[in-house]
This record gives sequence, C-alpha cells and structure tokens, in this order.
Amino acid sequence: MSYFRAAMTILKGSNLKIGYGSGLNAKAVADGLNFSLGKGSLTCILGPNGVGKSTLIKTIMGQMPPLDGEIFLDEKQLQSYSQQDIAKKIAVVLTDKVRGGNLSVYQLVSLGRIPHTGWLGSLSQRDQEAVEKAISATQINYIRALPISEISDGQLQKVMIARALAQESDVIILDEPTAHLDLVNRIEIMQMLRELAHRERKAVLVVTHDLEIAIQTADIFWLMQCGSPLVSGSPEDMILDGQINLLFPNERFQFDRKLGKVVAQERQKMAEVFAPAEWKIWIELAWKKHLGTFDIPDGEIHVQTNPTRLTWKEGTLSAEFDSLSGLIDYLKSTFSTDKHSP
Ligand SMILES: Nc1ncnc2c1ncn2[C@@H]1O[C@H](COP(=O)(O)OP(=O)(O)OP(=O)(O)O)[C@@H](O)[C@H]1O
Repeated sequence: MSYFRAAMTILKGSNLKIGYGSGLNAKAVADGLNFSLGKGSLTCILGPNGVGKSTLIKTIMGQMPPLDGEIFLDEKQLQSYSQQDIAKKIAVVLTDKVRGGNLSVYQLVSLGRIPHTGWLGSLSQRDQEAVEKAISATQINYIRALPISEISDGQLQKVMIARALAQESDVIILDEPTAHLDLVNRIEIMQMLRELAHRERKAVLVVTHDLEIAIQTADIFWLMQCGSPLVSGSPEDMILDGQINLLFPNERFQFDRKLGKVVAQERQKMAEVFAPAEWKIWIELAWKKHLGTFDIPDGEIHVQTNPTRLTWKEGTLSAEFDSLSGLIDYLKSTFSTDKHSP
C-alpha cells in the first residue's frame, strides 16, 4: 500500500514550517508538517479555526515561502518553479465571491486557460477542447451562456471547479468550496470532486469543516491541530483507531463510532432501550440533547412500530406515548429539578 501511494504522489511536504513574516519577525503558524498528496484521490484538510489550513494552502501555491522545510511538486522543489509554471500544475478555487458579473459562464471557465495562453491569448482549438471538456465534466452546459450574476451559489461553485479543470493541472485545491451552500449542494459538490479525482486522475485537496460529508466522500484526511504535526490516513481508519478525536480540543466532544456523528459526552446513565436499531440511535441522541442534566431513575424504553408506540417503564410504573418527543416531554416534566426543588 505504501508503494501504491508513493507511486502516485504529486506533491510532498517535508518538515515544513509555515507562517508569516521573516527573520526575527517570523511568526510560525505550524511546524513539522509532513505530507504527500496522491493523484487520483480526494484529500480533505480538517482542523479548528486558525490552525493554519489556509496558510498551508497559500504556501503550497507558492504565494508565500515556507519558514523552513521543503515542498516538492512533481519531484522538483517548489521554489524552482515560476508562478506561471506552478499555475500549470496547481489550480485553486478560493472561497471569495467571484466578481465580474458581466462575464458569461463560458468566459469564466475559459479563464482557466490563462496559464497556457497568457492574459491576451486567444483560445486555440486545443484550449477550446479543454474548456468544453471541463464544462461537460461539471455538467454546466445548460448555463454556459448565462452571465455569472444570474446563476446560484451552487452553480457558481461548479463553474469555478470547471475553470480549475480547464487549467488541466494535476492538482486542484479548494478552500471551503461548500461554505455557502445548502446540504444537497454540499453533498453534490463533494461527490463531484470525488468523481473528478478518480476519473480524471487529479489530486484534489479540499479544506472543509464539513466532517460528516468529508467522511462520506474523502479518500484521505489530513488532520491539523494546534501545536501538533499533521496526521493523515483514511477517514475510516481514523474513526476506528480514534485519531479522528484529535479534531476536538477536549474530551467533551468526541466522535461516536456507532452513531457516525460528533456528540457531546455527558456523563449520564441512559435508560435501557428495546427498539429497532435506527430508533435506538435517535432515542440516544434525543436523550443526550434534552435530558443530559436530568436525574432520571433507572428505566426502560420499549418501542413498537406501525403504529408507533413508546412505553416508559420504571419499576411498576408504565406510561405510553405515540412519539419520541411525547416521551421526552414527559420525562422532562416528571424529573425536572425545578419541580423537585423545595
Ligand atoms: N496575513 C497574516 N499575517 C499574520 N498572521 C496571519 C495572517 N493571516 C492569518 N494569520 C494568522 O495565522 C493563523 C492561521 O490562520 P489560517 O487562516 O491559516 O487558519 P485556518 O486554519 O485556515 O482558519 P479557518 O478555519 O478559520 O479558515 C491565525 O492565527 C491567523 O491569525
């Protein structure tokens, strides 16, 4: 497996120290970063606000020099490339809103050819083919003639990805590409990036805070945490060995492997639940959310479906409800500390 990854590597960081300023005024943001980015896979960078994800991207793009260590792009030192040569190998999609409402979708995608044609270059047959291929791969043909001021945020994000594809670089980097999008668009964009990485053999590197969608789509995670090196691995391995919890500052928030979600760890006992598996999960989540601070005696919850019937059993007492919220409301009102206080 290590041979497979090494053979596909397009970008490598070695003992990298990143940050701002230089000399005595240098301010390091992260240190001791080692990574390799593989072609044909979707890699997600995750980490808390301010840990240095955007700084790492800017350094990889050659916009700022590393404070120490080295970056290799296609086995050559990044510093040996001109900015234009980097642009032929790395395309970037940033979070900033795109201006230029008068440009059509087609014209914006065509801008991806600038590293090959120069600003004033006209599009050759070869350039036009690359633009058409990018438009087709991102399924935006139906909006190609529209001005970008008239398309939605989700469509614009696909157009920006098409522009990056038209650049025909080995690496595509995206900084929070789904930040302003609704849930369906967030999933769709990440699935599109996964497909493009695999089908077009691109190395796609995405900064995201969307842990659950990243788990569903990424091949590799890079976890960044304050004061510690970058940790990489497959999302599934990281969940199973607990490394995913490096994302959280303390033990109050942990990734629940069974639920597949981040949950607050309340130290509390829970009723014994006799229910189908999907009911158990939502009863547990609702219990944690609503009853975390309540002192509820040992009890059992029994669930029957079709029609829904939830039974709370505590000693000889038994109460029935036709919804989970009905049961939760009952437990809240019965065991409220306010009610029990003198
Ligand atoms: N131009 C700058 N000069 C000096 N320090 C900066 C500059 N830009 C960012 N920083 C600092 O570098 C650190 C890392 O910032 P960065 O934007 O890389 O974090 P991030 O992980 O991308 O955060 P977020 O998830 O909030 O986008 C922060 O402490 C920030 O204040």
